[in-house]
Amino acid sequence: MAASSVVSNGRLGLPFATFSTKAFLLPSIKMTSRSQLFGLKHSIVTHKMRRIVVQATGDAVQSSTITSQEEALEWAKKDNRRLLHVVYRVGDLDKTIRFYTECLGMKLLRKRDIPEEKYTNAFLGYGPEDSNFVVELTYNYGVDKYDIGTGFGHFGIAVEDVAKTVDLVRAKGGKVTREPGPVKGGKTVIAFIEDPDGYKFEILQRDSTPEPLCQVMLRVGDLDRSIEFYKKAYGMELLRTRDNPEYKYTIAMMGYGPEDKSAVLELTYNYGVKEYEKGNGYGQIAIGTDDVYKTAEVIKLCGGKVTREPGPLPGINTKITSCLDPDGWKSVFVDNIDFAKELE
Ligand SMILES: C[C@@H](O)C(=O)SC[C@H](NC(=O)CC[C@H](N)C(=O)O)C(=O)NCC(=O)O
Repeated sequence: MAASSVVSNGRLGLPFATFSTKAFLLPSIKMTSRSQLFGLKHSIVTHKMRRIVVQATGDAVQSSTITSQEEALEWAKKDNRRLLHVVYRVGDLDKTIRFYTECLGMKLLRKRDIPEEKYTNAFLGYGPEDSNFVVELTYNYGVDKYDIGTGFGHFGIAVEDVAKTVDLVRAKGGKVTREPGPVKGGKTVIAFIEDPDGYKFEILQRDSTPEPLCQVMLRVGDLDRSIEFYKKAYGMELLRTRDNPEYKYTIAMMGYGPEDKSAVLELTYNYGVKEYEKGNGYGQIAIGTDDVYKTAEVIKLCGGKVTREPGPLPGINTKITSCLDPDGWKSVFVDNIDFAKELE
């Protein structure tokens, strides 16, 4: 964590406190949930201690004041967060859609073409986007190949019968890179397959689950550092860790809910490996939040790098903020209400 940082009030663009990690001079946060305030036509300005931030979003108004790092971190934990989608680039959208629907049983949920920016998105998953984690494929006009790098691991798909899924993948001409069987050093039956661009999918045998698209595995160079970051900056829970000394790696499952009901981030540390190539295929995960401005403040407080200051996206007005984790993996936080409007 940086020895000192400037916390900005986001929208107003003014620094409101400079602090060191030991002594905080921040005013107290009074959070008023968006749902409580949604619909109000006037700004509510409640003078609380030294600082007030008013964030007006459409007809919603939010008032908050920050006092301490502890309170900011507490807020991140209480915020309404969920993994919304994972974004990556593919070279042939139709081919990938066919593969995911025919071999993996996903549904095509929606497609949007943005000709001005020369790309098309397709959203696929196992249930509606308002409640399920989904994939967002990006096809950039004319680009048919991407470098997947060495840092991206795989996406996890939970199925009741791994062998059956693998047979189907094979029958449809898909690539099976690891035959079904217990994971090395464990009991769970897994297999690995590759999609048309070479993105790996781990097929995991599990009982029926509401969230079959269940993991995004990324390799990291310092597991403790990543766990701290995802807990504090992103408000995730450390669900479990598993060390596998025989195969020289440790994994940490992190997320916003239990693994059998919600998608998680699987962080993998390979003993002694500090850095990986990121390539240009994998993009980011998107996480829902009730307040992108507050989210960006907390990330900065935790030493995270905000690469896009919070605010509405030109054209669609959805408020987002982007940031990088300590290994440089990108995430985008998306305003929950704006996201729901996008789906209407
Ligand atoms: C069930 C769940 O815990 C797993 O499937 S872990 C899968 C396992 N992961 C790794 O080996 C990670 C370290 C590896 N060096 C990497 O960077 O990917 C795995 O892939 N096992 C392979 C197998 O054949 O069992």
